[in-house]
Amino acid sequence: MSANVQELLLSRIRDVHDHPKPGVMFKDITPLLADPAAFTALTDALAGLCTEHGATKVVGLEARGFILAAPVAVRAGLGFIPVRKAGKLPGATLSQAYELEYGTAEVEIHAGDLGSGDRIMVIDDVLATGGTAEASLGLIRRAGAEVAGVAILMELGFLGGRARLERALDGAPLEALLTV
Ligand SMILES: O=P(O)(O)OC[C@H]1O[C@H](OP(=O)(O)OP(=O)(O)O)[C@H](O)[C@@H]1O
Ligand SMILES: Nc1ncnc2[nH]cnc12
Repeated sequence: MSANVQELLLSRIRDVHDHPKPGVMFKDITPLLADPAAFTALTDALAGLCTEHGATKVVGLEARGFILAAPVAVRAGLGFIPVRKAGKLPGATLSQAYELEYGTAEVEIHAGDLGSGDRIMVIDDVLATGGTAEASLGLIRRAGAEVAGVAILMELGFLGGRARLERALDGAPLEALLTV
């Protein structure tokens, strides 16, 4: 991705202090989504990574990951699979609980959406502690599919998500378009 595109993307992410709680610097992607040139450039960059790493399907992580992953799947000519917060998917699911900074959360996938022979690219907006992505990789492997990689718009390097994901990635690439 060119430095110009990186600059464009960075310029459309807004820092919001103390959201959703004191001490957090929230990275707000809504200005980027509202700018068609930036949203298109982001979609093209993520779709290019899907092709480069031989993905056969795209997983998006609820909720902001859906907004990015759905157009990426269409652009790359691949199917889209949602990883949802627990209790939302109606079919037979696999579930994975995971640790957040404080407390626990749980995500689910429709077990029938993927399996052996699939290579999955996981797409999300922000990698923070890595807990959400790690749980998603667990779901994908338990479904019998391969992980093509994880592609993220912005990695918050100081939160150590990359190190946390190392084991779950098992050699698959973690691609971050921007790192702060
Ligand atoms: O690396 P982590 O520490 O797991 O954090 C990253 C996750 O947090 C945000 O989602 P959030 O759970 O806030 O949900 P949302 O997309 O519904 O806003 C973000 O979109 C990632 O999915
Ligand atoms: N600081 C942050 N900004 C946006 N999304 C996040 N998800 C987890 N931490 C975040």
